[in-house]
Formats: sequence, C-alpha cells, structure tokens
Amino acid sequence: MSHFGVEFGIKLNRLNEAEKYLTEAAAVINEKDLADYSFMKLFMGNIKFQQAHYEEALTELEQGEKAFRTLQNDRGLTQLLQLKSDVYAAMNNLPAAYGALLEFVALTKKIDDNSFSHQTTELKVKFDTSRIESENQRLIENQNLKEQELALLEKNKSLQHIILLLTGFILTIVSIFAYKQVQRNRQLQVIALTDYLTKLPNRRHIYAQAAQYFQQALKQQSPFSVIIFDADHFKKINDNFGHELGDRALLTIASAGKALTGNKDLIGRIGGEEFLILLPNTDAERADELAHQLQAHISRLGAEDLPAELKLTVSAGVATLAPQTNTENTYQDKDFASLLKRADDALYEAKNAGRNCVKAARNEAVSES
Ligand SMILES: Nc1nc2c(ncn2[C@@H]2O[C@H](COP(=O)(O)OP(=O)(O)OP(=O)(O)O)[C@@H](O)[C@H]2O)c(=O)[nH]1
Repeated sequence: MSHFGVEFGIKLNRLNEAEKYLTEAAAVINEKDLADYSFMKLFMGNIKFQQAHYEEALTELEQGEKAFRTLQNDRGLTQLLQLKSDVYAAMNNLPAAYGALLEFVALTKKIDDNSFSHQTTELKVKFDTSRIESENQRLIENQNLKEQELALLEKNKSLQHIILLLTGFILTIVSIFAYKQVQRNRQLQVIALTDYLTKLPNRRHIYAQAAQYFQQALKQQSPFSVIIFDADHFKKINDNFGHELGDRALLTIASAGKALTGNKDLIGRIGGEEFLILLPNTDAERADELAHQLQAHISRLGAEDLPAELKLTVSAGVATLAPQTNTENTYQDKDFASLLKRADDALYEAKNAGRNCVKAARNEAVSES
C-alpha cells in the first residue's frame, strides 16, 4: 500500500489495514528520509485521531510537524495543522485547536500568496515573452519592409538609368536634327543669296551689301564707287555659239570681275549678263581706272575654253558717291538707288558710244535744300 493507499484506507475507514501498513512501513522508513517520514506521521496521527487515541495522535503529529517544518513543506504542514486543530477540538482543548487553526489559516494564506505571486511572475514572464515575440515579429516585418524598399530603390535606380540613357539618346537625336536644320537653313540662305551660275552674290544680296556701304560712306564721309558692266551683244554670242558656251563666257566675265575686286562679296550678278562691282573707300578717279582695267582685260581675253572667233567685250558705267567740294555734308545721291541709277545711265552711254568702253557719271553740283 502506497502513501495514497494509506490515505484512501483512512478515508474508507479501513483504519486497521492502514495502521498495519504504516507499522510495517515505520520499520523501513528512516527518520532521515524526511519526505516519507513526515507523511507517515501525518497519516499515523490521522489513524490515531480516527481511533480516538488523541494523545497518541498528537505525538505522531508533533513528530510529523517537525519533519514538515524541516522540509519546509507548507502544503503537508497545512494538512497536519488542520488535523491537529481537529484533534485538539476533539480533546475539547479549544484554545489549542484555535491556535492550530490560526496557524493553518496563516500558512494557507501564505501558500495562496506564493501561488498568486508565482502566477503573477508566470504571467509577467508570459507577457514579457509575448512582448519580446511581438517586438521580434515587428523587427522582422520592419526588416522585410526595408528589404522591399531596398529592392524598390534598386528598381528605381535601374529605371533612372534607363530614363537617363533615353533622355541622352533623345537629346542627341534632337541635337543632330537641330544641327542639320541649322545647316540646311544656312544652305538655303546661301542659295537664296547666291547666283546659281557664277556663285557670286545675286542681285538682292549685292544690293543689300551696297546699301550698307552707302550708309557707311555717308557716316564716315568717305567716297564710295560702283561699276556696272554688261556683256556686249551677248544675244549674238548665245545665238552663234549656243547657250552653254554663253554660260561659260559669263563665268569668264565673273572671274575677271572677282579678280579685280579680290573679294567675292564686292561683286554680284544683277541681271542676265549684267554685273555690279562695289568699291568702298574708292574715289571716282580710281574707280574709273579699275573699270578701264576690267574692260581692257576682258576684251583681251581669248579664253582657253572659248572659241577664238568669239569676241568677248563689256561696256561699263562708273558712279561715285562723294561730298560736294564746295558744301559740307551735301551729297549728290540720297540713297544707293540714286547712285546705281547714275552708274546705269553711264553704262547706257557706253553702250551708245559703241560698246567695249567705260563711261563715268558726272558728279554734278547740287544745291543745298
Ligand atoms: N547663256 C546665257 N545667256 C543669258 C543668260 N541670262 C541672259 N542671257 C541672254 O543674254 C542676252 C541679253 O540680250 P540683250 O538684253 O538683248 O543684250 P545684248 O544682246 O547683250 O545687247 P547689248 O547689251 O545691247 O550689248 C539674252 O539673249 C539672254 O537670253 C544666262 O544665264 N546664260
């Protein structure tokens, strides 16, 4: 019969059986084996109590109490104290019964308090553990979020690179188009201002240049001369030698004029076989000299690629813008058109004079009005 067997035996009032077992056990249970010894004494005390052997019960309980106290087994001690109180009550020793009961209550309270504090500690540990777990969970979630953010950043970085590359590519294409457009505009401008055959400035261009030189001459009170020259009987050249050869003759005249000015911007083609030379800072005498040089040079030209029988001559008219000698700041021409008209009249004169010659416009005195 085990400890529980003894307890059941007592409960079932099989006291003799329980006592027998305990007496056998007492022979082998050592006083030093406090755990078994304490309960053996408690149960024995109980049996004695049930048998109404109160004094013996108290003796057993006293020995058991000592053992429980040494073991600090409060639960065992409470059972014992409760029983002790019952024994004293049965002996009608109420103060002792009360004292034992008080001790029983105090110890029970202590056990409950310990149990409560234990439960509190347990709850606290549980709470702390769950707090730490949730904190860990939060940290893991944060970490995951950060990783996602990082991945997003990486993705954004790649996108930025692609956008930068695309922007660079588009900018390059746009720049190339813009550059080509500027080039084309320049070419168109050049085409718009250039004579297709001789590549000299056309009439619009050379007139614009001339107007500027005219204003400059007025401002600086410097002379400005122009020469208009025109191929003689050019229709006949075309008729007799063909249009293509006529073109080559025009090119020969153009390069002779260019050679005279030394600057291609100072000579332009203003009509089919008519050219204009601008001579800034050149007085009438020098302009006349240059016109004669040109006329003589062209008439001597038996150009390599022109037939010997083709007689190439030009007639020229010269006009000069110069201040009147007797009055300050008074000019014969108010604008370039007036100067050009005088040169054209001089050319007409040269044509009438039999061609292949030069005529200069007279600088007539004008009244100051
Ligand atoms: N080959 C060629 N001929 C041209 C060109 N432009 C104009 N002509 C010709 O030049 C000729 C000019 O003739 P006209 O105005 O009668 O003058 P011209 O025959 O030179 O007579 P004058 O000027 O009075 O000496 C015309 O037959 C035009 O066809 C050109 O670019 N090439």
